[in-house]
This record gives sequence, structure tokens and C-alpha cells, in this order.
Amino acid sequence: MPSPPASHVVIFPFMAQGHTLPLLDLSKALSRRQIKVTIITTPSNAKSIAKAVPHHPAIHLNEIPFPAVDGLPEGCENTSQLPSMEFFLPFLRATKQLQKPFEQVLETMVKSNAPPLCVISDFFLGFTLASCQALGVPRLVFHGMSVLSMAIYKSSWVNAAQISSLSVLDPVDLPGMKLPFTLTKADLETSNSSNHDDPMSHFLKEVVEADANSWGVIINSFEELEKDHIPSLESFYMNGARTWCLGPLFLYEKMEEGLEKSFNQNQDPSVSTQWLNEQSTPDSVIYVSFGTQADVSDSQLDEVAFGLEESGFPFLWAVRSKTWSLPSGMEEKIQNRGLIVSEWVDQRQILSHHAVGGFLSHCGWNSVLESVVAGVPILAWPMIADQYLNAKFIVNGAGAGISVGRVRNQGSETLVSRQSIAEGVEELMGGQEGRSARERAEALGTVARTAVQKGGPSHDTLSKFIDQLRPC
Ligand SMILES: O=c1ccn([C@@H]2O[C@H](COP(=O)(O)OP(=O)(O)O[C@H]3O[C@H](CO)[C@@H](O)[C@H](O)[C@H]3O)[C@@H](O)[C@H]2O)c(=O)[nH]1
Repeated sequence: MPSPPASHVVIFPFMAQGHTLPLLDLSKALSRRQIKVTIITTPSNAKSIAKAVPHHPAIHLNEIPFPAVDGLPEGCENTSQLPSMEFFLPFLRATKQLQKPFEQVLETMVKSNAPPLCVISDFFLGFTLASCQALGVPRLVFHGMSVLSMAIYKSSWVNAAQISSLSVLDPVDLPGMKLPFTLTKADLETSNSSNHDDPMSHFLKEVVEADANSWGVIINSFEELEKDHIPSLESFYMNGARTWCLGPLFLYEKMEEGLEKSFNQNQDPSVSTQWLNEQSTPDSVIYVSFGTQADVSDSQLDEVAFGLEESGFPFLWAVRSKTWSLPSGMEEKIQNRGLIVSEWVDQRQILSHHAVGGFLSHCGWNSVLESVVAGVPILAWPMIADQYLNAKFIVNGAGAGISVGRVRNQGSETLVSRQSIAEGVEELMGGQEGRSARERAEALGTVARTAVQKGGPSHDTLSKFIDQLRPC
């Protein structure tokens, strides 16, 4: 007898590392539960995705062409290839042209002998909702952010008029929300304007509407961390859509391989792992990375270099800039104490190395989760978007980090000074506040790992999610 067609889920990630990576982790978790996964993406993203999911025959890739658009550099199919964040809106607009090819692919699948149970697509790909509705497939939305950040953004959008009358450092009170820190208008960055008439707001309005009408929301977080905010978030969704807290998603694979083994053994150590292996003192190295999206100026990078040097602590720094080089004379000063890497590093592996004791981070949500899971406290330096909220959450809410501190003006630019960086690193790595942040991070890491183990809340929610999607 032929075996029944496998349950099938379609995943369509936004073309940015911080958004794609967690959905690849979800794809792997689903494939290990005998679910066929089709990832829809564009040709150059497909190449890197294929490398990231090599041992999962249940994961398939379906390529659709990225449109050629005026105003975007040729061949740019991922936000990490944008020359600067000024190109972000043209990039977002270009992705809307993926609707037709996406719909064609989905229609073929719907007519096949393995129609998809659902489509999980990124918040920014709001057009997928109309296609899913037309073809009768439930759409779940994935944001890549925490429950708390999403609920705050949604509420501040609704309450924009009241918020706009506040001054920048006034506390913001959001109706019905129990915030774990004092929120100010400054923390809301772009979403605090009552003028929803600018082009970015127009784009966001469309995707927020599609988001609210989705069948459900997939969250890369765990209930113990965020359960207080789930009702607030769910109140912004129509039709009884619910949130599914399934994270930390990257842990499923680690759990199955055996956490200790995969975190501590390296068959083929990279340059950074080799260097870390040479650092004999546990928790002595500060790891530095500002993620894949924030633009950091060369003069700011200079301050980071001087600050790290002044702190006296060993450091491993993953730099993304194509224009910056070390200030003259620095190479000799840091040569026995720091490693600067300009290629992609395995951040999760770095954070779990016993020599790493702190993370100077921009507080992208993935980095926050990865640091917490590894029990590494954060020196929080938010730069854009939800990073301000994540930083406040980790410092003032969870107590697992400290803030990098003062900024100073240099010409037209506002910089975090080398003194602030040095003092922050010293406190995090050697001070009392750093010690208690490390204890909190370690405790949270234990809760995070338990969440994805059999019987843990994220693990069980994943089972319920699959059961609910499968036809009886
Ligand atoms: O050399 C590198 C650089 C990055 N990473 C990984 O890339 C991801 C980066 O994600 P994140 O820390 O969230 O930073 P961004 O890519 O900058 O994140 C964008 O997406 C996040 C999720 O929506 C938001 O929270 C951020 O504000 C937004 O900038 C993490 O998994 C890192 O481990 C590596 O493994 N190696």
C-alpha cells in the first residue's frame, strides 16, 4: 500500500539573517517530527539556506526570482547585502513583487497530493496573507521578536496620539500592559510618531493589518519568560488567533544531539574557536557583535577598539564593516589579547565556549536568546528597532545584563565613548553588577533549556501546534 502523503508545512522567511535563521531552526524541528517542509526563497538566499540544512531530507527548497528594482543594487537579495539601512524601504517594497510567483508555487502545492497544512511567513511578507486566503491555506506570521516587544509596538501604534504628546524621557503607560521596566518614548524609536503618513508607516500599516488577520503567531521565545504579555499580544489579533511560543528554536537540534556534546566539542575548530581554546581562564573573554543589520560608523568602531583595549580584558570581536580598519598602532597593542574576525562566525558556539564570560551586544532578539541560553550576561548597546526594548528587558526586566552607558557628540555624530565601553566591559566582566547579571543569565539559561525538552512548555506547544494543524 502506498504510504499516505506526509504532512506538509510551507515556510517563507524574510531575507535577513536574523529573520531567516530562526525559521531554519523551526524547519529542522518540524522535519524531525516527520513533517515535510518547503522553504520558499530567492536564488541567492537558497544557496546559503541549502548549506544550513544539509542533513534534513524532509526539507525542500522552492526558488522564486527576486525582482530587479530601481534603487536597489543589482544582485541584492538579502538585507545583509544592503549598502546601508537607507535601502531598507526599497528592499521591503521589492519583496512585494514576490507575491505572484509565491502564489503560483502555492497553488501548485494546493493541487498536489501533499497540500500544505499552513504557510508560516515573515511579518514583512504581509502579501502572503491574501494569497493564502485565496487558496484556503492558514497563514501563521513570524516576527522574530519577543512577545513583549511585539505587544509594546502594537499598543504604541494604537496609542500613538497620546504618546506623541509626551517628551522623550517621560514614562509611557500602555493600557492593559504590565511592563517589567519603565518604558519611555525614546525606547520606541520609529514607532512613536503619531504621523503615520510617511512611506515606511504606509508599508508597515499593510503588513500590520495582514499580521492581525493571520491564523496564528509563531514566537521564538518561551512562556516562562513572557507569559505575562501573551494576553496583551493576542488582544491585537482577530478571529481568535493564538500565539505559539516554541523557542528558543535553535535549541531543538542541540537537545537532540546532546547539549553538552554539541556545545563543547568541535571536530573542525574555526579560527575563533581555536583562539578561544587558547584562553585558559573560564569566563574571561568578552565577545562583541552588533548583528547583521545595524549600521555602525567607522568612528564608532574606532571607539569600540580603544574601549576594548582600555578595558584590559581579552576580547573576540566579529566586525561586519567593509570600510573600517584598526586605528594605527592598535594592532600591536591588542595582538596577544584580542581577535578581530571579519567573516561570519558561529556565534552560538562562541557564546557557549567556557572562556566567554560576557557579550557586548546590540540586543537583536536572537543574540539575546543565544546569550541567555549560554548563561552569558550582556553589556547592552541597542542600536535600532526592537533592540531598545530587548536591552531594557534584559537589563531592567530580567537582570541578566548591564547598559553600556553614556553617549557623547562628535561633530554631527552621537557616539558611545571608549570610556563608557571600557567601564562597561570592566563592570560586566569583573564587577558586582556583572556577577549578579551572570547569575541571572545562568538561571534563565536553565529555564530556556528545560522549555524545549520533552515535557517542557515549548516542546509541548510544538506538539499541540502540529496536532491542531493536522486534519483529524
Ligand atoms: O557572524 C555572525 C553574525 C551573526 N550570527 C547570527 O545571526 C543572528 C543575528 O540575529 P540578531 O542577534 O537578532 O541580530 P540582527 O540580525 O541584527 O537582527 C534583526 O532581527 C532581529 C529579530 O527580528 C531583531 O531583534 C533585530 O533588531 C534586527 O536587527 C544570530 O542568530 C547570530 O548568532 C552569526 O551566527 N554569526
